[in-house]
Amino acid sequence: MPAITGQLGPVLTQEGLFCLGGALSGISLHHGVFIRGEWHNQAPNIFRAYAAIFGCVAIARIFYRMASPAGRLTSGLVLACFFHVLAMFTSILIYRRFFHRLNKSNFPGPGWARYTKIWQIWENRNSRNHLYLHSLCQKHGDVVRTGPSEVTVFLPEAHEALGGRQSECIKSEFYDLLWPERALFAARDKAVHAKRRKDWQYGFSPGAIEHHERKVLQWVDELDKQLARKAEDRLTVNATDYFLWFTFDIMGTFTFSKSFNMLERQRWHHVVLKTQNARSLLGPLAGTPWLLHIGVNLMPRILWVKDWYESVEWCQAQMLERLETGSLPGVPDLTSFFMRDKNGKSDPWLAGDSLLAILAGSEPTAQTMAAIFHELSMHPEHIEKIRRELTDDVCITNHRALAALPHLTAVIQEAMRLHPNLLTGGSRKTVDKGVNIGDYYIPPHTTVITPHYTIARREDCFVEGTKFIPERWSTRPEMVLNPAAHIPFSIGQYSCIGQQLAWRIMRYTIAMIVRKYNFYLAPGYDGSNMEDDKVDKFTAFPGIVPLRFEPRDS
Ligand code: HEM
Repeated sequence: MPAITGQLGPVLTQEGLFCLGGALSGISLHHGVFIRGEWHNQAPNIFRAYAAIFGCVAIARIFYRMASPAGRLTSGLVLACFFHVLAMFTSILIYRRFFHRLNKSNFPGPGWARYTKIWQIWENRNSRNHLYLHSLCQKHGDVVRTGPSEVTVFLPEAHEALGGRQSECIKSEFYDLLWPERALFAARDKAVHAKRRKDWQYGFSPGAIEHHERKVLQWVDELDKQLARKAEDRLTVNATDYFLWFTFDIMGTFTFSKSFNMLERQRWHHVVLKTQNARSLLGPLAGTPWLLHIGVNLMPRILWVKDWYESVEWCQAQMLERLETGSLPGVPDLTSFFMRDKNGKSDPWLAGDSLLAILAGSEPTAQTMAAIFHELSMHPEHIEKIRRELTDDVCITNHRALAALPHLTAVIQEAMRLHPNLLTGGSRKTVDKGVNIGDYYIPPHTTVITPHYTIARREDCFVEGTKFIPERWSTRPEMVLNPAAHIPFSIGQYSCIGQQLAWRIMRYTIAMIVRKYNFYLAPGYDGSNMEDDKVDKFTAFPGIVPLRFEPRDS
């Protein structure tokens, strides 16, 4: 290529111009565009645009001969592309190394964390983010920098500072995972969330809960019937799966009056299996929402992403069917509460929210019950203690009566503390002001992770914090040094809307089983699977809890 003459003399050849142009455009794009605001939702489009431009340049480079003007232009463009990417990434790395707003805070952490979160995908390849973050706490202390714009805070004060009613923090980018689909849980704008939450409140009013409760009790009866069969045949029950079947059956009826009937059929419903498979991406990719969006958008019909789309489509189809047929008279479901005051108009939130109700209602409840029965089978003295409370005059279908039993409540509380449903999930983001957590100041626009798994086990919050001691919630309150470290249903505006329903489901189920059955760990198991095989896919997925049941009157 000819050299450019003039002031810069022969230094700047045409190739040099292409390199310079590419590099300058890369640096400008970083400083002028990408550094401002959030880009994770646009990541698939950005990826597509780059792929299209680079693809065209590469193809042109193959087709045009080097000697022709078009050949010279395309080889110049190849250089420009190369230097564009190189300069942009160099600019990002330099900015993050020397100028990022979080650098001043000097939070300790793994060396790579200030540059990228991509390496954490490798650390989380087996979906054990809770253990990885726990090890970072042990190594670096209570506040750890875990990403270029992310800190992980292991202090109990973080819950109130980030999620309390006074907090201005919003949900982090992760919650855009359903975008552009709408759902209560995914509403990051506080005003939009508050408005939608009002629609949900109808479905969780005391009157509505009584309707739902009748359905729950029918399913508790079905569970009893199936356990009796298993007991008769001396078969082992994996409580982890069994409670998932049970709670999904309840939530199908609860949401759109259609059960999955897994308990009755004694097998997985294909859609429920898909919802479980679809969560596989969340283990390694929950911390990199932009990559999650690229994966979900660019591979919609592959592997787990396909499962995700199919479960969303199935939910939409059920919802349409439900809207055509209506719910049974006198037995309102959640959809009928959503459709109140809508005068037959369609509701753009309905499909996302129905999937949310089914997943948010079933998985955490099932996972908590698996944890409870795991702990009871490891500590049978607590089964006896609950039994002593469940005297003959206690009606096990009366929630008020069950709520008055202190040890039953304490067992549930303690199981939720040791086995929180959100192990590391529930991240929030600071807004323009930043936030103070204890003695630490977290700068504006920082994602903050608060791992419940580690916080709820802190020895300065709970005496013998790693042990299952339900009495700390009843007769030995001195063993709870800081109750703020235990928020199983989260707090504030985004807290669990279904917690009253969850308490009822758990109390009825435990009371029925403890009164009617003896149960113990199946032969050959030592109870270690539940914790050892637990994975963190935004919510906890415990390992198996293999139990044998025997009717107590036999
Ligand atoms: C033991 C059982 C349960 C536990 C431990 C639990 C825990 C939680 C937690 C920690 C959150 C906050 C999530 C976040 O900040 O990202 C949450 C939200 C939510 N839960 Fe539950 N949950 C349980 C049962 C239920 C049930 C039975 C329902 C009924 C449908 C339900 C519906 C929801 C919904 C809709 C949200 C989103 C609320 C919002 O964004 O405003 N949960 N749950």
